[in-house]
Amino acid sequence: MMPGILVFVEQRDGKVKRVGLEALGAARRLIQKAGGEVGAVLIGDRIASEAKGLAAGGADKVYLAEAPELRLYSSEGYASILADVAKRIQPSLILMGATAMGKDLGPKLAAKLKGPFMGDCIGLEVGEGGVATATRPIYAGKLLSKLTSRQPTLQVATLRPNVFPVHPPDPAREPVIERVAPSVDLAKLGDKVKEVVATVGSKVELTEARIIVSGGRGLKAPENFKLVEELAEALGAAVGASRAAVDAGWKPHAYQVGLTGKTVSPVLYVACGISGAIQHQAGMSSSKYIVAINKDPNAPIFKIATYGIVGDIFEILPLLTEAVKKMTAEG
Ligand SMILES: Cc1cc2nc3c(=O)[nH]c(=O)nc-3n(C[C@H](O)[C@H](O)[C@H](O)COP(=O)(O)OP(=O)(O)OC[C@H]3O[C@@H](n4cnc5c(N)ncnc54)[C@H](O)[C@@H]3O)c2cc1C
Repeated sequence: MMPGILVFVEQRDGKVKRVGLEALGAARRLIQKAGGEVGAVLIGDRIASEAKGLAAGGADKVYLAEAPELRLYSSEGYASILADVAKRIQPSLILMGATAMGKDLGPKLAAKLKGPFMGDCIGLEVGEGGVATATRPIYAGKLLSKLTSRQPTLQVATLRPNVFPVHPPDPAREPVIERVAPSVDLAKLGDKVKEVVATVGSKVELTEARIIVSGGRGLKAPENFKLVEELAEALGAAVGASRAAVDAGWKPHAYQVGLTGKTVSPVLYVACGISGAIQHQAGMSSSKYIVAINKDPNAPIFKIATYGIVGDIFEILPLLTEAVKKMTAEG
């Protein structure tokens, strides 16, 4: 049976990203209506060992493209491999994470396949005949739009990280692997990432982080960001910043969350000394749980916070960090 849904599973340094497993989870749920199988496409170098995890995570079949030239991203190389597989098996849907790579690859793949494109989805349904309807935030997150595609095949959608649940892993499932050879000459790729340079000191990529601790002007001085960083370290979180903190030169722009920064959707967002201006909210209001620490009880951030702490960050952050460290040590 041909796959009904194809998932591009992104890897970095040979390890599959969680967002790929989330896309597989979404595919498993949708396949009941779309019909057929879930196929996963894995592209990189020496990554075959990851195929088992994809089977456990919901893939019926893994299409594996391995070559040293594919270790790092090339939009031409990756899009042509995906397009070759998709043209052959004609899936209803092609899913991938709305990561930096997915945001580049998704539209290029849709253009190659002449299929509809739905970007940054936070909801996805398949209707009669396989036509997909996506829910997407628009106007800087102020509105949710519903977009229904016009054709039931080769629909390409990118899924916002941390929104779709992963499929409960089934380690007993064995992967069915088909090796695919790129039809393009890998020695002559038109574009290729040469090196991935970490610009943000945090160990976790901001846009995909499940927990983010962000600091704002309330921190008063750049050296006080260490209070935010210590809590982030204890929680295994990424560090973010408001524009006021970035404009003050306390953190580089890569840390900025908001309208003119990054859009994030973690499970937990901790806002420390951030007022919650509408432009900041535009980048983080879709977080599942928001904890705000602010000494002003009327700060707008409390209107969207799940839990609010009215108090001084200089007192509360060290206490929180200690409490988290203690809980972690106690298991
Ligand atoms: C076109 C445009 C685009 C923008 N894009 C963005 C964007 O992408 N991201 C963004 O963040 N902003 C953006 N802004 C700016 C935005 O409007 C706000 O100015 C900014 O978010 C404020 O940052 P802040 O909350 O850190 O600072 P402030 O608004 O100054 O808030 C600081 C907060 O810290 C609290 N505080 C102070 N001391 C303490 C303490 N000891 N303990 C606890 N709390 C304390 C205060 O009560 C206050 O609420 C944009 C603005 C415009 C016009």
